[in-house]
Amino acid sequence: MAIMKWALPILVGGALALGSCEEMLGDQFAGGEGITQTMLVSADSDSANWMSHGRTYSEQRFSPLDQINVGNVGDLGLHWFADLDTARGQEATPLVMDGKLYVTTAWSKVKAFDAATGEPLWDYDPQVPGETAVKACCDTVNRGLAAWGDSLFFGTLDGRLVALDRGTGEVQWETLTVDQSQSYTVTGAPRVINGKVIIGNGGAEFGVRGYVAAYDAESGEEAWRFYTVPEGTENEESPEYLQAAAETWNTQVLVGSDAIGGGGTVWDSMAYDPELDLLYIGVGNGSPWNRAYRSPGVDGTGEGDNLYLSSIVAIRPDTGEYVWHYQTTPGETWDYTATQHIVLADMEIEGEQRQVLMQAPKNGFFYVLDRATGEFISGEPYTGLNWATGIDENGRPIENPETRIDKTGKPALVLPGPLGGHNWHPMAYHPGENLVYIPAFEAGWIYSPQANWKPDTARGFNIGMDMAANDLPPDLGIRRQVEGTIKGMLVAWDPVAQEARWSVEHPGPWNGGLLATGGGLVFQGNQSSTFKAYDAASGSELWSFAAQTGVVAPPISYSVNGEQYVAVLAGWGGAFATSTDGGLIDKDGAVPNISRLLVFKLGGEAALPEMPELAAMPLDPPASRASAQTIAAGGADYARYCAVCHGPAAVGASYLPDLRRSGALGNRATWASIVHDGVLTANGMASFSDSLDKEDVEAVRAYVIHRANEDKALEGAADKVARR
Ligand SMILES: O=C(O)c1cc(C(=O)O)c2c(n1)C(=O)C(=O)c1cc(C(=O)O)[nH]c1-2
Ligand SMILES: [Ca+2]
Repeated sequence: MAIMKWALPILVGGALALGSCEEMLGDQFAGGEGITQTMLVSADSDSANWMSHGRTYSEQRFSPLDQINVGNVGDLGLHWFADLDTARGQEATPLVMDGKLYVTTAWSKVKAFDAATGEPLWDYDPQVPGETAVKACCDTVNRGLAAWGDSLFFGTLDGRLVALDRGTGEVQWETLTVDQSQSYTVTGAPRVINGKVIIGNGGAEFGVRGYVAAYDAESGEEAWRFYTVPEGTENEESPEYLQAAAETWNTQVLVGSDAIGGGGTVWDSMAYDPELDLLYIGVGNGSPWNRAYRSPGVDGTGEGDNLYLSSIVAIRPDTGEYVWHYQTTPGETWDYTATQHIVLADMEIEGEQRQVLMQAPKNGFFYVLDRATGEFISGEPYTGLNWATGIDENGRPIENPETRIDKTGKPALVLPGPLGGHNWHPMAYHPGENLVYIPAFEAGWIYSPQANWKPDTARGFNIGMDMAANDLPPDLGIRRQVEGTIKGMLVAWDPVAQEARWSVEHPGPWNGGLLATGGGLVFQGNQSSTFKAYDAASGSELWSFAAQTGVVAPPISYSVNGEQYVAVLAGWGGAFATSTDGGLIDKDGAVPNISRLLVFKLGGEAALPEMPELAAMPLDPPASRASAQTIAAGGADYARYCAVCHGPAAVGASYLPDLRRSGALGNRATWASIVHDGVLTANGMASFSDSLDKEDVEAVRAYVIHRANEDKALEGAADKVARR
């Protein structure tokens, strides 16, 4: 096993290391006016700036800038960089306006820089309580900001929507968008349409009921709220779309004391068509995943499509009124969200000019829909999958019955797994090539229905699956075999032909979001700690930069005083990093997190500091003395309550504590003070006393000691294999 623990310097207080400095360059916006609806609608013609999450309302992530191009990208160099004061997943898209760059980081912090020189202007920390981390399925990430007038808006992990003065970083208003007694989190970027700030939330792994809401940009007052799943108490006075949804569920499960919220969280994607005046939202998975528990039929197995899970829904941004929906995965039971990036474009299909909406959701199919009506145009697999054999002419998947675990009650190895064939990492669309670039991957999972499952809304995942089913045995041969089935791809997808024009393979699955440019380039960072440029037409690699850290965030491009820049947040994290067996991540060498903002230009001459020394700590656990029964009980609780952050089978990932090496492992009282009493709450390790008593907590310790001893026996051999 490749068991390395990284000792990285974590900078506090916004400490910055800067590359070169240049003189402050002038304003791009005449008169310094604020962001208006006209500016956002015509954002495509304003190539200097990047004013909203996907650059334009169509979310194409295409920059028309061409100063950096196929011919000269070899001269691209680092111009400035800024070290960040957090070392968790960095997923945000920066915004650029007025020669200034604004970005969010892990823990929902915001920073402003001079976009040309890197001079820090202000920063803002919303002081998210550390224990909020226990409500986040997939790391303490934040994906970005929205701009309107002189304000910037962003969501905090603990569910607040904050308006800041763009010039000073001062808070203008702050409003709570969720019920904090439940496991809601906000990780996605807001969007602004006509003075309304629209934001969703996450938490479907825990048991929440999903919705998206709009707030007045001036006052912060809530304008409307659109729930994506029924409450279970619908009657003829309820909104029609929710009455229709209730028909597709066993709504008894949604009400009562043991009820859980059904899921359908809108935790990432949105897009807007100003001509049709339609806001498109991507809706997430069911809660619990296992439909047999979420919506049982008379025979106790899963029943019903469960609208609007795994759907794209079109709504009116002014009122939140429902217009149409398309469900990608009816009766979802595999965490197949349709929250993945939505891209709008116009193109000719079978001789007809179509206004389309495109998405590569987790379920592995690339969808082209008519965005005016929601009509299904086409759908083909962009990655390996086995849960369906295709999509019929009505746009309904043709399922493989063996993978319908809520019907069979039996475990099945399903592809894609819960992280999907594509996750939140944004795609990019190149209008000249008519190609969509997809950061895709292949990683299957064993979905094993949990017998006698009961929800626990206090702590831990509520998915109705046995989370230990994917634990890898302490056998290097098997580990390497499983590793061999996991890979990443950058796929250049032709949405008309519905096939790949080219693709590039990556060793790891969890790679960066994308940017396409008018210079004929596609930029992407990756799990292997590099940031690269490819020829948009052919996929040839043209440039590569050693980033010293895994890169998952999407790059942007902008210009200041006529000079083009490319910027990207670097820093490893997100769902694969926290929830996946560290042994599998190690396939490509353990991935460090050195969180930084990197900015490049032609001839840039800044250099990163030396790569820090990464210290390996050998495993040194106490002897395992507990009974097999105690270890098994501890293992079951570990899988449900601990594994998503500390790694399946206690094999820690790269940056959250690897419990096999914990200093508390040898001491019963210290262990209980952390896991039961919550002494490390402020660091993000909340108390589990509502779910686990002291005896349970001690059994978890016995399990981790047992696992550490098993892996110690492998250690010598593992080092050689994993460092290859
Ligand atoms: O169901 C949800 O509410 C929810 C929320 C989030 C999130 O907010 O980050 C993710 C997911 N699900 C999810 O399924 C998933 O794969 C995922 C990956 C990530 C990430 O940031 O790496 N977040 C999320
Ligand atoms: Ca989810």
